[in-house]
Amino acid sequence: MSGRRAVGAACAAICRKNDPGRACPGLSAVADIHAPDQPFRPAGLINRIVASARFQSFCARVPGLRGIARREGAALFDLMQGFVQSQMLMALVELRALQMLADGPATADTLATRCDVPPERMQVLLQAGAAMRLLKRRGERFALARRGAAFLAVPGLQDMVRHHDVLYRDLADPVAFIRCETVPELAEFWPYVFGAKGAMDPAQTERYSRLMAESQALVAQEALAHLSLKGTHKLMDVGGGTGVFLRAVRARYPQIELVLFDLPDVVAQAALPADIARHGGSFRSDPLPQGADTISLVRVLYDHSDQTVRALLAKVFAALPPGGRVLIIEPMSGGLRPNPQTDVYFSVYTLAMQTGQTRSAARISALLSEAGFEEISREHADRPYITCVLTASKPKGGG
Ligand SMILES: C[S@@+](CC[C@H](N)C(=O)[O-])C[C@H]1O[C@@H](n2cnc3c(N)ncnc32)[C@H](O)[C@@H]1O
Repeated sequence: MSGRRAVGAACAAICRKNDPGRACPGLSAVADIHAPDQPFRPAGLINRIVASARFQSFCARVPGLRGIARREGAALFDLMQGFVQSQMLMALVELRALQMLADGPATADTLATRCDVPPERMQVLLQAGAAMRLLKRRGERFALARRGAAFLAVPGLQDMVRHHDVLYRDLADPVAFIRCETVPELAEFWPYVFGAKGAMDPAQTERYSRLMAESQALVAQEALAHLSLKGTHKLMDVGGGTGVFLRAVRARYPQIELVLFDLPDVVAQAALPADIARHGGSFRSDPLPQGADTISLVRVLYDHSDQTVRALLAKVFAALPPGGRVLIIEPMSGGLRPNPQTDVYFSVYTLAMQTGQTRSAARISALLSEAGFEEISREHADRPYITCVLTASKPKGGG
């Protein structure tokens, strides 16, 4: 078996393990993507007009159209250069150049010495940072710009950028990746997703819990801004990590009784007030504790296959009393209206994890309905790349 075939076979095995119902396209995809050159004539009248050289030169001459053409051109260029921007952002983060400039403006020479980078290369990096508006130039000196200050202030964002080295390697051959001919490293980064059957490495558990906890504060803030928990008496957060969401709920609704449910190794790391109950267990193999009238799943479903999600939602349904509520809080695909962030970043990320997928609100609603939930409602979300919110209820007559 050739190396490529062997990798494809390994990938197919992982796909089968995680979602037996889904075929792995890795082995069957053999067609060459490079068709012989032909005159470019896309389908659809508008696309044919836009692609024609005559129309493009006409746009370049007409004032109103010239602006549109320029913006479209710049947007296309940004699509092409996105990976370079990400890598220069990574370099700024790894070198701590943004933090250094947070103390005050400096020249490229000064930062070059502090970061152990040749001065002419530091100049290129800082100039790129200024072009991305993270920095601004003041003559020969560079200063932190508003966007850079906001970047440093967002909890967890620097750690997110740092851990992207894994995803970046996974996407190095995007065609092989999308054909399922690679075995991505990202799944190894999030070992719990596979069920954490054995004891997990405490350092690894600590690493992913920290990354999750830092970003969860923002998710909780966004979700609770659009969600009312009035009427809730007892809330259980399933897959709640180290309890950041529960702490945010406590701050807004001090009267609600709270319960954290997660894998035992994760729950052990949760530093929570004594009156917040903790249950260590697996929602794959253990029943969920009863008694909560509301159960939240924050960034849990998108880690898992439909099969696991169906089983989990059935357990949530069984654990709730009639009239109880489930809250699904996670970034969602735009579905029929593709979203520029969730349908690129999160969809590809979950694909690399091999186990889950970024589902649309419509898809999650269908799974909720299949589990028996009703009154499924989507809450307004200002920043879907941080999170979206769906709520649903167990029928009052259902037990
Ligand atoms: C993506 S993290 C989300 C954590 C937290 N809700 C947040 O938004 O930061 C997924 C969580 O699900 C938990 N989890 C995964 N598999 C689990 C299982 N079988 N039983 C219980 N919890 C599980 C993980 O330990 C992790 O804390």
